Amino acid sequence: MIKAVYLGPPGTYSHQAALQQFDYSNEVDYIPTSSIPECIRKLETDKSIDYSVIPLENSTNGQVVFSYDLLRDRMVHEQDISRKGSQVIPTLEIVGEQYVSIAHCLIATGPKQVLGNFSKVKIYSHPQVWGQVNSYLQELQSKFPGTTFEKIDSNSTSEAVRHILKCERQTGVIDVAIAGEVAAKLNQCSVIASNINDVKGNTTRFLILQRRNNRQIVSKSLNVSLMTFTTKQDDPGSLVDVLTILKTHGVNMCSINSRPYNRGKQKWQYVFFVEYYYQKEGHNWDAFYKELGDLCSEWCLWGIFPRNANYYA
Ligand SMILES: O=C(O)C(=O)C[C@]1(C(=O)O)C=C[C@@H](O)C=C1
Repeated sequence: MIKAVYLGPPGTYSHQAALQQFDYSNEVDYIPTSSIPECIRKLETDKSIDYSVIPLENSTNGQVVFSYDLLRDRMVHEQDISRKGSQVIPTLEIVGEQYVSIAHCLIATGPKQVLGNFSKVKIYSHPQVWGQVNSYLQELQSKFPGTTFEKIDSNSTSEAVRHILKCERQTGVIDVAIAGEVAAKLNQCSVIASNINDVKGNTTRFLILQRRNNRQIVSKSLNVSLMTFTTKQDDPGSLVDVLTILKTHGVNMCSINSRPYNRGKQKWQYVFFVEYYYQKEGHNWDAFYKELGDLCSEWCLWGIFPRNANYYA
């Protein structure tokens, strides 16, 4: 049976992404883990695991930095990793992407409550959620000025729901969670308000990883490739030079991000994350990678995977 790890417990958006990836198949063992780093660590160390599903970015509040930094760390901080010249060859590779609609709910344990009846509302959720419900939380505060609202981080949205079930009742205090409707239903909790995200159509993009097996099948349709690299920082125009290689080879970039890293004494160094469209035919990919490799201090190819049709939804 195929085994896929995701950020649990059941009912998270990551769970939904895993179900979508495998068409809700019963032939897949969906294994919850307690954190995003744990999703990667399990895939790296437990050979019985086939896939890992991690969130990468949200259409409202951008990068899921935990995930970006896990990829970054594997490129710049891993000692025991294969290398070919300036190319770092990671042990994992990306084989797919999924898009999940995010419709957050405010969830409580008992029957529906009026929050203004409490002096304190403790709200639990995954840290990525706060930036997606900012206006809603501000509205709550203006509606109930006598109530203090406290945001508390949980490992995941569904974990937040489980947590409020365990909280001891305190007079004047209510514990609530922000998560999807599925998490509320699975834990038999009540939904105080639904679809509370600031932007309707809020979507999170997930990546599917496996251990690198060098047997990747590249489909003839539109694929995406993710590359990470560091530039020779003291050379003016070094980033432009790398990006120019994409232009001269007619390769279309579809995203660019950066994350800071510190190695040795030098601060203010960055790893760049660039995604571009990859079509097998019509490009001299060997020349492309050679020219890139010559310009980067270090670079890393994370895989080539089919563009999911929901990207356009
Ligand atoms: O906590 C969850 O439900 C997750 O799957 C994690 C996660 C994230 O890290 O972005 C996924 C989607 C939402 O944007 C909020 C949280």
